[in-house]
Amino acid sequence: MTHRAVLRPSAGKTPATVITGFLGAGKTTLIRSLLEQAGGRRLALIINEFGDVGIDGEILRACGDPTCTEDDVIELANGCLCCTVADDFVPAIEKLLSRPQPPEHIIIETSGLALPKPLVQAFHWPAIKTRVTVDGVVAVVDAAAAAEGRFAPDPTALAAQAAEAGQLDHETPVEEVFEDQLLCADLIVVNKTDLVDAADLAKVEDLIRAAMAEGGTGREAKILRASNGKVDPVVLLGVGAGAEDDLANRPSHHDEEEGHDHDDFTSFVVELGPQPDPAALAKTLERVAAAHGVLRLKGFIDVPGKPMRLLVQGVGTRIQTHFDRFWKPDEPRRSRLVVIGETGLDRDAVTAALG
Ligand SMILES: Nc1nc2c(ncn2[C@@H]2O[C@H](COP(=O)(O)OP(=O)(O)OP(=O)(O)O)[C@@H](O)[C@H]2O)c(=O)[nH]1
Repeated sequence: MTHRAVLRPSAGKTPATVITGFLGAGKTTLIRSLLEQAGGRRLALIINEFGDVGIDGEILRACGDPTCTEDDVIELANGCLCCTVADDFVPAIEKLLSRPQPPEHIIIETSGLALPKPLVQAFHWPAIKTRVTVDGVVAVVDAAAAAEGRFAPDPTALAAQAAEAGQLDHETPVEEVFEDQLLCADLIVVNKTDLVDAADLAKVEDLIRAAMAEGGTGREAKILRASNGKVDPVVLLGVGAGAEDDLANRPSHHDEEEGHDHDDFTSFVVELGPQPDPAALAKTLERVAAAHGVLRLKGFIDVPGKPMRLLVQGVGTRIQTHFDRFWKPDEPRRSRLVVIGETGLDRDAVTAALG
């Protein structure tokens, strides 16, 4: 008797995982943890950031992980992936696939402000359609920020309102992006569980389920909990969704618009000069972020007398700093921070307050 193998549509295709999640949720941290647990599997990364200076690629390269060489990280700086599909994204995928040792899995980190659905749609482009499949879309959620009501006015009220009315009045730009990312996801990683108690964690998971129900995905959210992005790579990279063929179940605000604009958010770079006192700098950043509603701050700082550069990470008003690697001999010791906020963020005032 002959046995004929049944080929699934995704058979033979390189799997890709799209990692989405709002600014500062922990996407880069999660990818770094994945790299540490890669176990020899060849992973390649495509990173897209909002803002002119790529920080995430720098952070990942600085991790010193042997599975993550310069060639394995492709940065598509500044811009909305879905608007630059032909020019940037598809060629980046083709370049990876044509390498002598092509990756076994491609991981794509979207910017924290990206709507992921148009990116998943891009996998229908003829040049890559037959060669790559979206194994899964993973949305990372900052549990602390969600519990504080940063993505919906009040999580409990939101859940009750959604259950009763099935509809909600919309919606700030931040809420819109957050919801879009959830609605496209196969897997939701509730990250930063170390920063919340059990009651807040339950509240956040209710909020996620309510947003999914209200958005009309018709799918159950698969929710995992994590701290510092630590998730079993087998689960994360083995979803098997073929998401590009399941777009109808992933409603998006992008569907409602003719194209979409990028006017809701803004970003700029502030040059600070050397900073002798990291603790004082962190206090200043916290104050400025609170006063001006800064959503995200990140960059590297020159601390005179220190051989290493200081990585600064701000998510809302939560500021973290640590020395991440030695300055290279030929590298200018600059202090630069990328600042991201909603449109209207007062660039001059923020620059003056930090400068
Ligand atoms: N306490 C705590 N901090 C975390 C956790 N995960 C990430 N962080 C911190 O949160 C900050 C942002 O993390 P990133 O991984 O850079 O977030 P991101 O989603 O890649 O950020 P963008 O690319 O700017 O949108 C960093 O300071 C991380 O160290 C966590 O589980 N717990």
